[in-house]
Amino acid sequence: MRQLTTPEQAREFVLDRRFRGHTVGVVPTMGALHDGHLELVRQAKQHCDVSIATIFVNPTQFGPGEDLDKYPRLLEQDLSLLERIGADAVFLPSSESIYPPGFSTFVEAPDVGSPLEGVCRPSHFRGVTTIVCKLFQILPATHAFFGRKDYQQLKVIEAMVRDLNIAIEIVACDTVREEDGLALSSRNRYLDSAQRIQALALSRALQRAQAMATAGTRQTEQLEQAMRQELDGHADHPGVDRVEYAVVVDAETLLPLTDLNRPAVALIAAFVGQTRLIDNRLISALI
Ligand SMILES: Nc1ncnc2c1ncn2[C@@H]1O[C@H](COP(=O)(O)OP(=O)(O)OP(=O)(O)O)[C@@H](O)[C@H]1O
Ligand SMILES: CC(C)(CO)[C@@H](O)C(=O)[O-]
Ligand code: BAL
Repeated sequence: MRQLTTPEQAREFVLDRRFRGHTVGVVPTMGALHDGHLELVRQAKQHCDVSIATIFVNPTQFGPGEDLDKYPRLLEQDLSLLERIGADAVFLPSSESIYPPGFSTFVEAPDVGSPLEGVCRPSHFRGVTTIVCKLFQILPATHAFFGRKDYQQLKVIEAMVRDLNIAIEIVACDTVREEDGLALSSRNRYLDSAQRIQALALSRALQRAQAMATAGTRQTEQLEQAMRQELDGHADHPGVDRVEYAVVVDAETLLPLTDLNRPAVALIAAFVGQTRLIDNRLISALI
């Protein structure tokens, strides 16, 4: 596996493969890799001739007081996982090469980034669109792979690519979960064993919303109430410590929806202790 450290090296690696007519799939990550990330690499290998993962803990997407400093950094372990799975290359830029002195150009996030995460983490998506746009310039790949686990981020990136005519195909990959339903996330490492049990309230709440929709409930308010109950916990299942949002919204715009008369998605952000977790599920209604 090639280790690419400078933007120039990385660009040359991709352009060389593109000139030879190869398709190139890029998988942007912040490292601390788990099976969710590895599934994206597997998909990249399946769809494309060449696969490249990127590992960069992007400072511009963290707000003041967030976990930038304590975000897990596990480079040796990440490299051996990528090697084992057969990634062709990994891009490991330094912060200075991405944001050199004098850097001042940012990509504003599209409208779909305004609600939900946009309210809770006001500068987050501007940091994400900026780094992802830069990665797409540095690595002019044919395809890029993103997880539905970060559903709003996926919609933000799809809109950016559309709005800015970026010539790359975005491939969305399903959320990989533990057997008990917990969505894999690098931040799960922060949870102790009691918190790990509390964290199950998120996937339970999403399942309950889907079960109600399957049974015929169409009012999103009722689904949201049920998700809140599940997140608050009950006798046999502890809840989370604080809910930031638990909503059922339009699956494309992420704007409020009163009735399940359009494709919908249930999205949750909640704290377990100091750890902020997100999860979501597309909701299919009875026709
Ligand atoms: N469980 C998962 N299943 C599928 N894709 C995932 C999963 N978790 C993360 N991803 C995807 O991996 C890519 C990199 O995400 P990131 O490095 O932020 O991982 P993360 O586990 O979501 O970390 P965090 O704890 O910061 O949310 C994103 O496209 C994200 O959607
Ligand atoms: C897309 C991304 C790698 C940009 O830093 C990050 O937001 C993530 O890991 O989802
Ligand atoms: N998965 C999105 C990265 C972040 O929370 O900053």
